[in-house]
Amino acid sequence: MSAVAAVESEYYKTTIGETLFEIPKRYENLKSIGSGAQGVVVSALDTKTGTRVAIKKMSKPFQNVTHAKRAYREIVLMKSFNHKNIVGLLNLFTPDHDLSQFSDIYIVMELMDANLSRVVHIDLDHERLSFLLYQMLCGIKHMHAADIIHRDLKPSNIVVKEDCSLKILDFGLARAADGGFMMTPYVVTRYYRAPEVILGMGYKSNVDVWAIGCIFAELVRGQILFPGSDHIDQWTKVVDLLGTPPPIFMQRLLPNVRAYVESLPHKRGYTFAQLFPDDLFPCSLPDDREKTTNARDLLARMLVVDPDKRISVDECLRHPYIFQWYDQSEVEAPPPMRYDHTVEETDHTVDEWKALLFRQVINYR
Ligand SMILES: CCNC(=O)N1CCC(Nc2ncc(I)c(-c3c[nH]c4ccccc34)n2)CC1
Repeated sequence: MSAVAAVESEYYKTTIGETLFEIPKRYENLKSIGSGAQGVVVSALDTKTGTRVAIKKMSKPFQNVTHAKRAYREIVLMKSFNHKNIVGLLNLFTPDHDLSQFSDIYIVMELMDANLSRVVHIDLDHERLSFLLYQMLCGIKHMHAADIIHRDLKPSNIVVKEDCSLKILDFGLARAADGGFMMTPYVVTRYYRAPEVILGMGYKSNVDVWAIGCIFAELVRGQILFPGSDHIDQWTKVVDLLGTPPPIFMQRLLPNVRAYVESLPHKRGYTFAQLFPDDLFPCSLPDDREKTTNARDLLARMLVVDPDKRISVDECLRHPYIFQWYDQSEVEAPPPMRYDHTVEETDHTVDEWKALLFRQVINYR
């Protein structure tokens, strides 16, 4: 039997909900933990390590170009990254014997306890709050070091454990992300998208600082800061709270976007003391007052509409509210190979994507 083919005896079939899983026997006791835009996810006991893992089944990821591009990008990036704040790839396999029969991909990853969207309703002390933010910043900085700018960070693609450790689940939007129409029933969450993304301006790495700022605000307030129903409403909510941006920002907008933005009623916005009053923060420990002042200061530097005026990831990591956690080995972890964007930016047919994905799976290990 060639090395390419999946060894028959090794695999077994089991159905979780309505999804058939065909996986190696080493993985037992499957339990559903949810489904994402790309497939169904279960937890399982890996009898080889004695630990439970997460297994995501991607069904026919090459069914259309959008799915294929996202699956290919996720697999290539997961293979290349190795950072404690980016979810790690433990195994990658297909039960299918060859390219002609190739249909499903299974990705095995580290299992975490919960989604960050579950945590936003919990009152966090400053220690946990600043530690979660520090880990998001470390993970994002590591991606930036490999030329990956996420642009779509949100609580639903961040997972945490009881011990407050945190991992980012995905790698965001492809650079050439065709905002392509997708038939999936999944709604796109735009609440955390930066102004430069909403208004179609250029972007740089601190586009991800905006999203982390929105998540920070939500962890403090217990509710979404800018819950826009669409792009227009998203921008309206940003202006309502932060005020109309200055002319220097308007000048950098595309003509038609600028005309629209300048046509809106002028808003003064609120101060950060008004947006984030003391009673939203912890106040039981002696140095909580100073930490609250630092937390509000950092929020005010992250939630700046003009990216040229907004704080950078590196400056966030050195901010008094975060610096206490600074560990050179976590912040400066050597980046993986710089990601080659050309593959995802090349238009391939479904069959070509199928072959590219099959090769990624077969070449694993
Ligand atoms: C306490 C309620 N449980 C909860 O919020 N959960 C989501 C995270 C889940 N843990 C995990 N750990 C690793 C990965 I990778 C994934 C995961 C990736 N994509 C998903 C899509 C849906 C559900 C889970 C995932 N999920 C445990 C269950």
